[in-house]
Amino acid sequence: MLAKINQTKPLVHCITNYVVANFTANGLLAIGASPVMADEAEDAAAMVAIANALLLNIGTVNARTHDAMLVAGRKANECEVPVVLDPVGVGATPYRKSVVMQLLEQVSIDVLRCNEGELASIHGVTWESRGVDSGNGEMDTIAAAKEVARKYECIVVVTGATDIVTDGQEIMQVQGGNIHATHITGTGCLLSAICAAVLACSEKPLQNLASALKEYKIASEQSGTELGMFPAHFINTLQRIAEGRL
Ligand SMILES: Nc1ncnc2c1ncn2[C@@H]1O[C@H](COP(=O)(O)OP(=O)(O)O)[C@@H](O)[C@H]1O
Ligand SMILES: Cc1ncsc1CCOP(=O)(O)O
Repeated sequence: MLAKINQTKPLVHCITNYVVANFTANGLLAIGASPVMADEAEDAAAMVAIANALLLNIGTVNARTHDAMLVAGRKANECEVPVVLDPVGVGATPYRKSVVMQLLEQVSIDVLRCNEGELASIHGVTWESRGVDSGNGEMDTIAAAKEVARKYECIVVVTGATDIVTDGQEIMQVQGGNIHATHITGTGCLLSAICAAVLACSEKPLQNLASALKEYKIASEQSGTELGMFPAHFINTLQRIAEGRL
C-alpha cells in the first residue's frame, strides 16, 4: 500500500500537534505523499478544498485549533475529502473529551485511529489513563471497536501489540511490530497521517488500511533498538518499503 501512495502522491492536509508536526511531515514525504500543515480556520478551509485527505489530531488542541478542525472537517465533508481523526489522550482530560465528542458529532469521520485507552474513553469504559499513552484497563477491544465503528459510521483502527481494523462488521488483525516504536513520540500520530494518505488512494479502505498497518509494523521491526537513532532508521525504512526496495 505504501508503494501505491508513492505512485499517487496525495496531498495530505494535517491539523496536528506541535510535538509531532515535523516527524509527520518527514514520514509522509518518505512514502511519497505531500504533507501540508495549515491550522488557521480561514486558511484550513481553503487548503482542505485542494487536499486529497484531512487529518485532525487533537494532541495539543486549543480553542483556536479546535475551531479550525471543525471548519476544515465540515469543508472536507462538503468537498468529499476523506477525514481521519486521531483523538490523542482523549481520556486524560474533560476538555479533550468534549473536543473529540464534538468532532465526532459535527464532522463525518472516515477513520478513527486510536490506541486502546483512547477507544475506551470514546466507548465510555472506565480506564486508567496515562496522558497520551494507552494506559491500563479491561475491555473487549474488538467488540468496543466494532460498536464505535457502527455508532459513528466509520472505520476504527486500534493500534497496540496487535492492530485492529474494523468497519463494524468485518474485522482484520495485524500482528508484529517493535515495542521501541512506542518509546519515541509520534509513531501513532504519523500512522494516523499515513491512514489519511491511504484513504486518498483507495477504493477498498479496510483491506488497504490493514496492508499499511502491516508495512508500518515491518518498518518498525527493521529500525533497530537505539531510541535516538530509531526515528531516522524508521523514516529510511518507510521510504525503502514505499519505493519497493524492501
Ligand atoms: N506492544 C507493542 N508491541 C509492538 N508494537 C506496538 C505495541 N504497541 C503499539 N505498537 C505499534 O506502535 C505503533 C504506534 O502505535 P501506538 O503506540 O499504539 O499509537 P499511539 O502513539 O497513538 O499510542 C503502531 O505501529 C503499533 O502497531
Ligand atoms: C507527547 C504528546 N503530548 C501531546 S501530543 C503528544 C505526541 C503524541 O504522539 P504519539 O501518541 O504518536 O506518540
